Amino acid sequence: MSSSTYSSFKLACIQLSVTSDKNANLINAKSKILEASRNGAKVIVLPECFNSPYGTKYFSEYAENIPQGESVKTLSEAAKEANAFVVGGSIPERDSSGKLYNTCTVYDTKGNLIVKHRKVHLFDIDIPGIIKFQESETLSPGSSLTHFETDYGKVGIGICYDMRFPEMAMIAARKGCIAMIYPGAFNLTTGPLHWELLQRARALDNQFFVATCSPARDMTSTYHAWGHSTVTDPNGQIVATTEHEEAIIYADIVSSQRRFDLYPDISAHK
Ligand SMILES: NC(=O)CCC(=O)C(=O)O
Repeated sequence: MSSSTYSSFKLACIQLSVTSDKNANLINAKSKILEASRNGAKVIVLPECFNSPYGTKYFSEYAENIPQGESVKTLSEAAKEANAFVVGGSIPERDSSGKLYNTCTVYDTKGNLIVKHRKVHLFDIDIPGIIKFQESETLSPGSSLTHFETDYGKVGIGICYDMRFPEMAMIAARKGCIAMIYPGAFNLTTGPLHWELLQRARALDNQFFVATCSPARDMTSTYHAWGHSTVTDPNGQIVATTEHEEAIIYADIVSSQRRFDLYPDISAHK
């Protein structure tokens, strides 16, 4: 098989109900991963902040060391049992110096943690009287871009607000990624405005698939997630989506025919 001809596979995005009970979130995440796998999914995605409510006051309490924490243990077991790649949404991570990050961990089909992505662009918004949220109050930004190999092709990772910055997706495409996956939690203000538009733009710009995976909406929590987890194809068309309740969406991902092995640096050509 050449590096440009990957087979197709089924991707699942789990729009998980996230509660303030971390253990319950982990049990629910594992059970939904196994359900998605029984339905044929080979790459399974969880939402941003799947083990904790999304809010700056929660990050420190729910934060874990990676790879020692219980969330990594659960996701590793789930990936192995499901025999699927798992893109573990994100969790609050605490590093050895005490800094906090919003971090996505990714597992192969044997349950090995193969890569982690720390959210690069922190979400700070202040629309007086409507929404104020400052990730940078408690989190530090990541400083690298993340891509990982699957049996079906290379995939890029960003987290939520990262989707607003087209360079990340463009670099992933130039590196030969067949898809960009964004665990994310937009809200009731920016969700209707930009959630779908951004992912369709990233997909169309780069002629690859884009998948977004949100937590389900909980109107009793302090942050109201938009939901609408979605998969968009390289033509910018939505191939799977949902409303805001807990759900699993599925899409068949087919690799593009572009030959990045033959034109690695187009800008160098006169
Ligand atoms: N969790 C996030 O990064 C939210 C980003 C968001 O809502 C936006 O409008 O951007």
